[in-house]
Amino acid sequence: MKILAVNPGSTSTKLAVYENENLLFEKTITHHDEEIMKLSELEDQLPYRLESIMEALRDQDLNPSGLAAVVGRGGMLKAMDSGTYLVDDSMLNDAETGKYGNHASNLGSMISAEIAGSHHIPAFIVDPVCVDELVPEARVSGLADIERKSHVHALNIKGVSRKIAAHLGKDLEGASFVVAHLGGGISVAAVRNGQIIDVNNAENEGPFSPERAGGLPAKQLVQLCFSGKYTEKELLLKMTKQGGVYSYLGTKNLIDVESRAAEGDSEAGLILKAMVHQIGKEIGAMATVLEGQMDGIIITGGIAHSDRIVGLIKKRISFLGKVFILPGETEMEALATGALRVMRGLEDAKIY
Ligand SMILES: Nc1ncnc2c1ncn2[C@@H]1O[C@H](COP(=O)(O)OP(=O)(O)O)[C@@H](O)[C@H]1O
Ligand SMILES: CCCC(=O)OP(=O)(O)O
Repeated sequence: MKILAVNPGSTSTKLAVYENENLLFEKTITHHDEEIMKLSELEDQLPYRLESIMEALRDQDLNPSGLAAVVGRGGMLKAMDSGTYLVDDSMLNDAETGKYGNHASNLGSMISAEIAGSHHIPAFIVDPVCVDELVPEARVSGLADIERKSHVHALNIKGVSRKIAAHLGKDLEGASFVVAHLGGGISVAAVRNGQIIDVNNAENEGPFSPERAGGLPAKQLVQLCFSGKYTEKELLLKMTKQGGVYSYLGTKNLIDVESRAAEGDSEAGLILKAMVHQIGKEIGAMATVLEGQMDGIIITGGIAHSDRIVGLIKKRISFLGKVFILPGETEMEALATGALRVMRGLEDAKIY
């Protein structure tokens, strides 16, 4: 059974074709800033990204008519349980209109539906960024007007948790971890018996990341909002796409930042140290959410490729338990296996 997995990110579209669990072909299509910036609305990006995918399939002589299903990374939709969901009109409507937020992964359902629709096969999403398994006490922000929301790298966090649980001879449902996904955005999650019971909202809480500001001092943020310096849209963009490491050093590339620090750039050294400091604090916080009852700490995402950064984080957190390092992400595999579980009848597809 052939499955096409599609993972649209802010600057790339990843695609992979699996024959059952076996990867046949994988490609990352990088979209240059100028191309994507011209198409600021997700809806406008759809034909462009779709054509890039079809071209990549043609280059490999992979005919979509041989596919059994298409599966995409799910986006900002209503808060939902973890699992594999059938893409339907109501989901597509929410993804297209950005009713619950605009994120590149909204395109996952839209692209999957387009390809699947023309070949009369099902389209799915798996563990979208709006998976919400927070315990009630984690929803309370401290101000009655504001409820905390779960916006999280759920697909990779579930994927790596499942992997390490299997390595320990356990099911996901019987394993607990603190998982730190360290990518362009950062999620540090408390996973109890397979459920993400608390997490910093990866858009606007917790550690700063290569492109996001993370949690900011609230009073100064309010003052900045009313300073007249930025419109609401500008400030939100600044916090989520031009914040964090980028706002201090003008780059989101941590390989470059590490080189700069190694060459004696003290500002680069300080920002790296500060990011590690904040990540360590968040891991400690999530360990307390689990009351220390966990099988270990998993560090994953692109930044986990850096031995130096991982070493600095480990120095701060190793006293909490065993640390597992899984650099990169398992998202394409997690998408394909999520669709396969449903196609094989091992799980029912959830309805949005
Ligand atoms: N070997 C490496 N050393 C340090 N940082 C790295 C390395 N490889 C990737 N990164 C950093 O990881 C981040 C991207 O992580 P990734 O998980 O691919 O993010 P996303 O999927 O959110 O775009 C970037 O800041 C990139 O510079
Ligand atoms: C919105 C939560 C998930 C997330 O931040 O994903 P990206 O890092 O891919 O933008």
